[in-house]
Amino acid sequence: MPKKRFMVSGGGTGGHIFPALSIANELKSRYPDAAIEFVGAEGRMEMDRVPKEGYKIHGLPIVGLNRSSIAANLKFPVKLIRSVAQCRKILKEFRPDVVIGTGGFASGPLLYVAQRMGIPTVIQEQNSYAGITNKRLGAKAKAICVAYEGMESFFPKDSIYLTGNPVRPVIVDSHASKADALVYFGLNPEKKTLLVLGGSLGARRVNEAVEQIMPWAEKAGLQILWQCGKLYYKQLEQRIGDNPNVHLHAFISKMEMAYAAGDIIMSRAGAGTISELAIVGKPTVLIPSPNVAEDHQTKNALALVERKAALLIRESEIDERLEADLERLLNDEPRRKQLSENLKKMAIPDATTRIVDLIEPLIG
Ligand SMILES: CC(=O)N[C@H]1[C@@H](OP(=O)(O)OP(=O)(O)OC[C@H]2O[C@@H](n3ccc(=O)[nH]c3=O)[C@H](O)[C@@H]2O)O[C@H](CO)[C@@H](O)[C@@H]1O
Repeated sequence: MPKKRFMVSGGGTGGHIFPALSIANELKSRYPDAAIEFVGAEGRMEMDRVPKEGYKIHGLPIVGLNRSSIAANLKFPVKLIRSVAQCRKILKEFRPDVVIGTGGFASGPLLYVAQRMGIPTVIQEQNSYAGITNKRLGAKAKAICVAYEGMESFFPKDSIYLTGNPVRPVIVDSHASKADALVYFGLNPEKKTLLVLGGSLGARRVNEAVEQIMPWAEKAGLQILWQCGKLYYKQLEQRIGDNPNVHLHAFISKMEMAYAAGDIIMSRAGAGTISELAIVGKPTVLIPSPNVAEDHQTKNALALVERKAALLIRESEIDERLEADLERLLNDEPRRKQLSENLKKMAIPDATTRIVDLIEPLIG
């Protein structure tokens, strides 16, 4: 039998890279001799993360459109044309059976060219609101794997499959105990832990909010395990100094440990993080980023709030509400329990399997 060949593209941020890697790993476990290659955007996170997982990645010169500066977009058409030409060459040489896109700059040109060459494509849309690129590509995709209901407004109804977002097996099958996790991060077992997640790149406004509530947290007996993002780490480390109540990290590699350590979680509302939070099922306060396309993080968060599965604080409400809401949650065990139970009901632990089940019939 000829070797199966898959091309995967997803990048820019962890939210697109981790699902792409989960799908690739599941394909690899079903077809151990399959050839799997990635396509990413030069200079972005995937160019580093994907080879670390053992996969070859091709880098395209593609960039995102800059929403705030028209001048910054002058080179965009040239980069797009060059990326499209490069994709044509890569696809002709690699001849994949299926091309899978999980979003990010590079997956647009790759899936566009694949569709024009008649190669079956599969889209995995993580968010409850689809971006413009996926919407366009959706018309010709063989399957669109989504994590939220009501996606018919973006994609042809017959191609949509509710699969959930892939979550890494280390998180789905985590056996990390709280005691081990506290030791791992050097946390105090006498205190409760507030886990702060700023998304794969960190979030400035969330970091400012944490600085604001630090004195309150200490008084309330709450220590802070804080993932602040690579960009903000150095500055925050200097400002915070030696504070035993605060444990600052640029990026946490062992997220299963972080989830096991937290009693309450305060987080951005990226779709991948939300899918993981549902599996973990801890009381959560979401602070969505208002700076993402079509405000999709707020929409992701609202899907949880409607099911009483998480609390939502908008950035504009941080000053007036954050401390009070956390205090109330900390002192209200039944509420924490109710949030956890409702959140767990939203978990889809076998999302990756469901997605690869849809890819299989398209091979060959
Ligand atoms: C600013 C931005 O554009 N955010 C988008 C990005 O979010 P972002 O890249 O933050 O992605 P998600 O929240 O979806 O997922 C983050 C992933 O990174 C992992 N992680 C995070 C921090 C860390 O220290 N260690 C770690 O491993 C998490 O476990 C998770 O698997 O993609 C998401 C999925 O399309 C979107 O919903 C977000 O709106």
